[in-house]
Amino acid sequence: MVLNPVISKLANKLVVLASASPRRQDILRNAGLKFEVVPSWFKETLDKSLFKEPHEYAVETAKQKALEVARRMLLKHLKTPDIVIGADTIVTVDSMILEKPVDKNDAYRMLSSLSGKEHSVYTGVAIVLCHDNENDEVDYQLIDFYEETKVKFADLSESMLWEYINSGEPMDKAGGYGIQALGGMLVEYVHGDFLNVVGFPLNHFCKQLDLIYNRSTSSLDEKSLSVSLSENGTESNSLSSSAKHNLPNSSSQTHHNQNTLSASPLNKVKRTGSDREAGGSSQVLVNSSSEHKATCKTTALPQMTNRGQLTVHADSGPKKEDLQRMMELMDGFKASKALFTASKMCVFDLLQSRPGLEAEQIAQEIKASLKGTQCLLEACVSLGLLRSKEQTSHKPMYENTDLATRFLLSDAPFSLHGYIQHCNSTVWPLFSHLESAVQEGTNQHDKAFGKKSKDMFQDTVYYDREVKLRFMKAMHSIAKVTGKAVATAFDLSSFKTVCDIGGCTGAMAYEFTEAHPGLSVTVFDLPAVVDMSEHFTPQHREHRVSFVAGDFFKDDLPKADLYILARILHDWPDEKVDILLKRISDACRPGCAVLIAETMLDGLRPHSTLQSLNMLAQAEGKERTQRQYVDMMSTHGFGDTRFVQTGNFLDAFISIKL
Ligand SMILES: C[S@@+](CC[C@H](N)C(=O)[O-])C[C@H]1O[C@@H](n2cnc3c(N)ncnc32)[C@H](O)[C@@H]1O
Repeated sequence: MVLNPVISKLANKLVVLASASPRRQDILRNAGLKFEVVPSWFKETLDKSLFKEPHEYAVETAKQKALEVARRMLLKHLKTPDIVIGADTIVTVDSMILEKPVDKNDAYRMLSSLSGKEHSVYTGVAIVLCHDNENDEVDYQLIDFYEETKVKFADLSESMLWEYINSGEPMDKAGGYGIQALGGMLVEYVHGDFLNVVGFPLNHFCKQLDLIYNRSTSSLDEKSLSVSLSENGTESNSLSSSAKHNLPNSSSQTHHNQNTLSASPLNKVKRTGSDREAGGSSQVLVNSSSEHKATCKTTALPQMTNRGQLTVHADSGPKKEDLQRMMELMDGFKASKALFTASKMCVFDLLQSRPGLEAEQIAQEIKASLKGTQCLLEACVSLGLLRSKEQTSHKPMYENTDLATRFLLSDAPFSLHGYIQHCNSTVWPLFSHLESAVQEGTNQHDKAFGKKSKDMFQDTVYYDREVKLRFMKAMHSIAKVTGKAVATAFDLSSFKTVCDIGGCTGAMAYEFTEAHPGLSVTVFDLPAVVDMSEHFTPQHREHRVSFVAGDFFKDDLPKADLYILARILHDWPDEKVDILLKRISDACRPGCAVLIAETMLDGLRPHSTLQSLNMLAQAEGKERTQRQYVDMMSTHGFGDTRFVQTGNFLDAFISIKL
């Protein structure tokens, strides 16, 4: 392994670090590397859900950063760097990717999720090598890799967490800590490259340089394609190869795994002279190699041109992953409806009591056609809800998968059956009028059910006993699945009495009393709901939950130290939220608290954004961001806010009356 000799090979080259991180700069400077810093303008907003593994996200971000700088230097500065280095560090814990915290509450959320646990730190690195060739073209080659280090945090007390957050150190660091400074005190052990946690895996980087400069036998592949960027930023392609790329905006097709660097085809970038910002056009020549396609990993990413126009990869045709993603999106509603239908027809309950039935027997039991039942069963198999086993008769027999057993049986402890029935009977008809909901900005009860609704609960949901019970079962099932995570998100030992405002069946309240033996909870809900609450009382379980009937916009609220608002505020527009929060604030002494459980819009996760559309079509409200909740609470005299992303459907947020 050669270290300095590799770095010294770069002595006379223009090396560019596409990162503003002072820690990365220090690491590379300490290794003797001379480089220019050109921070990337690439916005770190790739959709994380498109990546199977977290390190793929870090690598793709690193690539995009390095390519953006390489492209900008060529086009704007007419300068060809020899090497551009991009890097991106992320922290992952419990399948969540943590980047830099946006504020103190976000830092709290991150650090508390790391407390007492082992997490992984990944740094993705991209190296863009540029070469001028004899034809006044720029060839480039892209190598990327990642390094993983495992870090374990000690158990962190609240006071330690806040002291660290208030030091200001977490704010510009992935995962909200800096291991090289105060954050080092939080760490119990590190397995792997320490510098990787700081922000740059120097050892792995040097190994890659060694492979590039001391062992590579790269040669140019002569097949090429020109893609020209015209003045208005659109592209025209003149094909001379079997593959196309929209360079310089595209990411490379070449991907080298951690320890392999095979001979690389060099991509060619040709400038035709004038700077495109000055009104000229730039021409890009790219080539591709089937050899490298075998090891490449590409990700479906829309690219922005310098002029902000969206372009697509101009390659040999649509990418498989892109098409698959589009298909998934277009088929999403069919999958939902297949699930709703099988659930409504009690297929999962039937197969739980009689596993191994054939389609004919199932059709008989659910009183359906054989053809229709076969299609539905096959769809459920493909969606991972059922398993089919071939028999010698060639007639498959069916049984539930674990997923179905856990969530789809009507009597499973975490059954989502109630919520699925509500989606099928209420949300589905409302969503079929989504276009009107978007145009009008209002709920669609009138169009879907012929009922005008200002107050979704009193005007529509509770007008009919069957609809009411279905709604309550839906709320009950979600509260049971999410309740424990919300109940245990914060230390509630200083509270004794709790009021769960709009607490419906009491499902959330039971989770709170179970998790906190010192708490008793009063559920406050409309009389129509409280009347039916005994249907949901847990059997054989001691609990400290009582019910009070009333209207939270009009009647006195029960006295309590802590008020829970679980999925309440998202039902209402800002004016009504304001009225409710004022009433709660009036009922609170200093030191009392409000705990909000909602899915927050931050990070634009599909579940949250789609839930916001749901609130549009169904109610008067919407989902909101953490910041919006903080502002609302502070208007009503609450502060010292803490936030926890539970990783479950609901995020939790607690604010203290000052
Ligand atoms: C979306 S549900 C949430 C239920 C529960 N908090 C949970 O997380 O499962 C809204 C609840 O607010 C109740 N609610 C709506 N308007 C109300 C009012 N004016 N006064 C009291 N409760 C109300 C509904 O009856 C319903 O139980």
